[in-house]
Amino acid sequence: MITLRGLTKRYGDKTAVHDLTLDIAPGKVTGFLGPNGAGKSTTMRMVLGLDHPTAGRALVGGRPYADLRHPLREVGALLDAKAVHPGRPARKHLLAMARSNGLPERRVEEVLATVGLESVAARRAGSYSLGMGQRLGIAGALLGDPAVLMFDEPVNGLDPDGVLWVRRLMRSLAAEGRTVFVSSHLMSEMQLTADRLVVIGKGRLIADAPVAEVIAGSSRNSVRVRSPHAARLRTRLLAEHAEVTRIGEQELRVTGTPLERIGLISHEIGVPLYELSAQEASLEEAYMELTGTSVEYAAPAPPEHDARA
Ligand SMILES: Nc1ncnc2c1ncn2[C@@H]1O[C@H](COP(=O)(O)OP(=O)(O)OP(=O)(O)O)[C@@H](O)[C@H]1O
Repeated sequence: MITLRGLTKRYGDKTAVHDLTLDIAPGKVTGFLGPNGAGKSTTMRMVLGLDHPTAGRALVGGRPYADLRHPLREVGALLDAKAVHPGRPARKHLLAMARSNGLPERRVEEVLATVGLESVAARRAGSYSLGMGQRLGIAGALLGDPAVLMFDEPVNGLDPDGVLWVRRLMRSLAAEGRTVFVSSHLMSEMQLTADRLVVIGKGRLIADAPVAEVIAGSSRNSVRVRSPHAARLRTRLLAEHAEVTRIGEQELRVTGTPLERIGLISHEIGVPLYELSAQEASLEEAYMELTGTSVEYAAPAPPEHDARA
């Protein structure tokens, strides 16, 4: 369990994290989302005792990081995969970590096997590809077999195989009852990996809910209706205060009225249906709506025309 209570971090007059209060529960993958500069890394750094809160507390298993007797056995983290000495072989890097934290050396071989780096463990970390570096960082996080794991952008730069591997690993760590807290900008990936989402913007909490609830809250959820008498149905739905967009001769997109109600109405007025289907918003759409006003570094919209045309 990670517990944040009134967690606040200010740098001069810049508030990076503002009054965050939430629990990140065990047995789940909790996705941590927010635009660039929202305060995700700062929050994770405070949980790990790398930054001191200006106010409030961040606790791991009920205690501040500084009070943990064997920190690596309680919380493992991948914050920056490049934070490994490039001249040092991966196995030696992990052995040094194990020794300095009083962990048995056999753990090194175990985590190398978990992340699939056994055959290249004698190579210098500096010769590793981006994906191998991420795997090494994850191995370090797993070394102490901790109940709490935090990963900052673990799939950054990974190929599809690597992304799938990270997804499966996160899911299995949560299934073992661990707390898995993971930040990412890849919404489609978070939709597949996370059970719950914490969304922040400009340091403030925007949402803390199950993934399905975040998506259900999107105004982009709609119903697609196809009918040979779409115009008649549209008139009736408008009278019911539904929002109706005509997509084509026979197709409507309806928001604000449940699918079941649309089915009953079309039955009442004798309009046959070819299709009546719920169109669920993607997490990306729900996220864009949630964070629309919290984007700190917004670029102007690109021109409509394709410059290559
Ligand atoms: N050491 C620091 N000194 C001053 N400002 C800082 C420092 N660290 C972070 N900030 C500021 O705090 C804010 C939050 O930064 P943070 O890196 O936590 O955001 P983030 O959500 O992790 O962003 P990204 O998605 O780009 O990694 C940013 O505006 C950043 O410029």
